Amino acid sequence: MMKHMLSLYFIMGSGDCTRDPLTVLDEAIQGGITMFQFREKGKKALTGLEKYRLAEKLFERCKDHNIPFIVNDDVDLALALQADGVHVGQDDEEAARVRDRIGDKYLGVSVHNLAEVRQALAAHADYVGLGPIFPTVSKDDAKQACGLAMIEHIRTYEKHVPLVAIGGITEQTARQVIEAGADGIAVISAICRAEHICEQTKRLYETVMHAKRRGDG
Ligand SMILES: Cc1ncc(COP(=O)(O)OP(=O)(O)O)c(N)n1
Ligand SMILES: Cc1ncsc1CCOP(=O)(O)O
Ligand SMILES: [Mg+2]
Repeated sequence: MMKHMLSLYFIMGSGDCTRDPLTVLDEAIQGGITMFQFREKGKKALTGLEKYRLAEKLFERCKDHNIPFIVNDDVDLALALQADGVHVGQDDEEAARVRDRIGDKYLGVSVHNLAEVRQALAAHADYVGLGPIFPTVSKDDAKQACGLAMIEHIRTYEKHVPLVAIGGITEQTARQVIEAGADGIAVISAICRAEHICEQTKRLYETVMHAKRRGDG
């Protein structure tokens, strides 16, 4: 179940969009995203009530289409909305504490190496987000790209952990990412910066699903 939900994980906040975020999400949903993360970050990021109101509207859209709605960083917002889950990184609220606060909601944790994967599992994370795999234009404070080899390395030692790869992933690289051992791809710019969001999302979905089917055989 979780491994399917991670297949095409769309991450977005108002700062990533050149059009209305609700329209962007609608088109991405029509294209076939399997999970959504609300990530409101950056210089012009909405705060307070404005952030809450946008999250609420995006969440409604996700609910209408059975797409899990995950909140980035902001555990209070996730609890206030009764969102489906929270994603935290190594510099955010500690994963074990977040797990205590959110009960059985989904918990995603960012990781960069095998040791962090094991820590995340010890904190009862439902999945890990590994990256950046490639250089990214969407995160100012991103660490150095770890490459496909890090996916293979982690998969060698942790065969079952639900793992989504993130960072600079495109239609051209999605297949390699799945072949290296990821259960899915998490993307911002590959969808937000596409000229035709629905069509681009469909292509990403087909690429990922095709690669996953080949791996199952
Ligand atoms: C699925 C997924 N993986 C990794 C991240 C990055 O989280 P983090 O390192 O906390 O950085 P910010 O996104 O908070 O800037 C993510 N958000 N989602
Ligand atoms: C949030 C995040 N964490 C690691 S890379 C990244 C940004 C991913 O965006 P893009 O898909 O545009 O590279
Ligand atoms: Mg974070």
